[in-house]
Amino acid sequence: MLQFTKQQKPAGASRQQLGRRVAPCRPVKPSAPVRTPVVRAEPEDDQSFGKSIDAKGAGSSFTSPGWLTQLNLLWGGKSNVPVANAQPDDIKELLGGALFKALFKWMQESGPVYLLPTGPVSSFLVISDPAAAKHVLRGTDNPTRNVYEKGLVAEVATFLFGKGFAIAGGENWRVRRKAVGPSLHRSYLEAMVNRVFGPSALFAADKLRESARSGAPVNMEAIFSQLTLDIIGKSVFNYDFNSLTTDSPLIQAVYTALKETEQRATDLLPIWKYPALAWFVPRQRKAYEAVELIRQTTNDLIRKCKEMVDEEEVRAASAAVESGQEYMNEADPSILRFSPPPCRDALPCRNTHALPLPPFPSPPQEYMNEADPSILRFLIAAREEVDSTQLRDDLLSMLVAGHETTGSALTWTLYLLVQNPDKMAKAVAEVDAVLGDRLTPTMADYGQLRYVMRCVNESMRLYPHPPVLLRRAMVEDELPGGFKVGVGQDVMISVYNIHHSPAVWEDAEAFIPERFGPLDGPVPNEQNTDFKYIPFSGGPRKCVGDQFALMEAVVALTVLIKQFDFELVQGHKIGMTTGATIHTTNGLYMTLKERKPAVAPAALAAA
Ligand code: HEM
Repeated sequence: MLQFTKQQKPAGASRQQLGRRVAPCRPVKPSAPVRTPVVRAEPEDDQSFGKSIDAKGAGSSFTSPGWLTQLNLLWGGKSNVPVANAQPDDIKELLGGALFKALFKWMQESGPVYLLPTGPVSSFLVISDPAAAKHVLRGTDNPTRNVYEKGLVAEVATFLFGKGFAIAGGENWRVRRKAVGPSLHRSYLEAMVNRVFGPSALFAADKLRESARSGAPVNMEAIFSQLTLDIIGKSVFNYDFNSLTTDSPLIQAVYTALKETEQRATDLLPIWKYPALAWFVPRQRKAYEAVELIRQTTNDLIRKCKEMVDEEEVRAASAAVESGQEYMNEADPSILRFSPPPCRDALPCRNTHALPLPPFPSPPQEYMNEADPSILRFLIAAREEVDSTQLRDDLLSMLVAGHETTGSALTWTLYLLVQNPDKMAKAVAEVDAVLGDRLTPTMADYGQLRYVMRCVNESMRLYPHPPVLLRRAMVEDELPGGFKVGVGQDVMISVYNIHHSPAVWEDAEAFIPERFGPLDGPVPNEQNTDFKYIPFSGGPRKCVGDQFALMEAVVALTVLIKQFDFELVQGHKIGMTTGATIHTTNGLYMTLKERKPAVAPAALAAA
């Protein structure tokens, strides 16, 4: 049986209520500012988006400021940054719903850089401008200009990430990022495409076939969340959550911990800051227990993997020493040149080394194990000087950072494609042309699936995950445009605003995969768009798994649209809410039909 989340089942209403059709494609002219947003591909209408940016810009709409704004204005009189006109209703929206919608409204009223009051003397500096975003992102953990740190995001996520490099800063982050980054090398990604992304997506398709045949609606958001959990589990730990077919306390623990991280970011009463008190709050206790279970499981996986690597190395070293072959050099087979391997703790050393050993020489691929290409196996084989807690927290960082993000990217890409049948038809035509009667792409096919890639790129423009990036100023700074930033100032880069700003993108609200230029051109990123497109952030703290995520999303989408036609359930209101990613509020319910003629029976049987 497929797993459904406890979200609301679709209700009966007309198809039109689900979302409006988008405007036809037009080539992008990023330099030409367009003041008024055009038709949006939104799951629900929202009147607040209809406003155009106030021509007078910052500070012109203070006719009835809320009390927080009043106090901030008094206190912040010396700041040259405009203060957003935050009304109590807006704050309610911030806490309960889609934070980025309110941030967009204030951008329209106050301009691309404004202060959002969060308390009598506290505020977020909200940035919706590519140049200012570039300045801040490049000024984080940059050895030559180190101005910003992760701030609030590190505070709310420490209970889960611990010392993990996703939230660490300074030297700790630098050392661990350098150690973990190489694990995502090209051979690893290729192994993932063939062994994990493709087969896992095929498995999901197999499950979906039951629903396609019965005609039962499927919550595709839940399916994508389960699929991406299974994929990241195998890729990071070689651990099969099997969440597409089973439910387990561990899977529940992962979801509980993620939810808690999201809730902490918007808690009015941050009881979690006081662990002694937090223990008496059921939600907090549940979260701690969940984290405990995740950590125990990860520790067990690390221990087992270490034992296996040690055993293999001992076996390999003994065999090599016995044969004497391994260390002979082809060009110079002399005894002088004969170079035994370095002694390491795990190896029973039968050689006496009079000379200092050469540095550990291998390029990253060398640590990849054919049988277990996971990141865990790679890091253990690389024998980095790292304690088990650090290794555990780094791996959990990868698991958490790589799960919901990719699941949400897939959810909204499918939603947008179904809303835009002409784009879906183009994507399906490409998939059929590239795959023929095969059901899953190879690495070579991946390079050919350029329109599918553009659909994923464009979906991540309209629905970036996370929609905001948080930073805190460690020293005084000045943004491009002359805005002053005080020490300790919390900064929120609204990726959503930059991606939706009519001053940055033409037809900003429309889903136009073609906007990024010719299909044989480069995949858009922060560099080639000058920080107008930053779904993976930018600067030193840019996502380490961007290539992994794009491959995973393209492969999964390809496998699914090769086999099924999707249709939104009539009248089902999807809704949007903010967490670490943009979620639906009610699930993405769709009905599926098998695309039988396009799939050769032999290929199906082989799969
Ligand atoms: C569509 C999928 C993904 C999106 C949209 C995404 C987005 C991001 C963003 C925006 C950041 C930077 C946050 C900041 O600047 O504060 C980030 C960091 C990170 N991501 Fe991803 N990510 C995705 C998938 C993945 C995957 C699959 C992995 C692991 C395999 C991963 C691992 C990480 C890690 C470890 C960091 C922290 C890097 C550091 O601080 O040095 N992400 N991600």
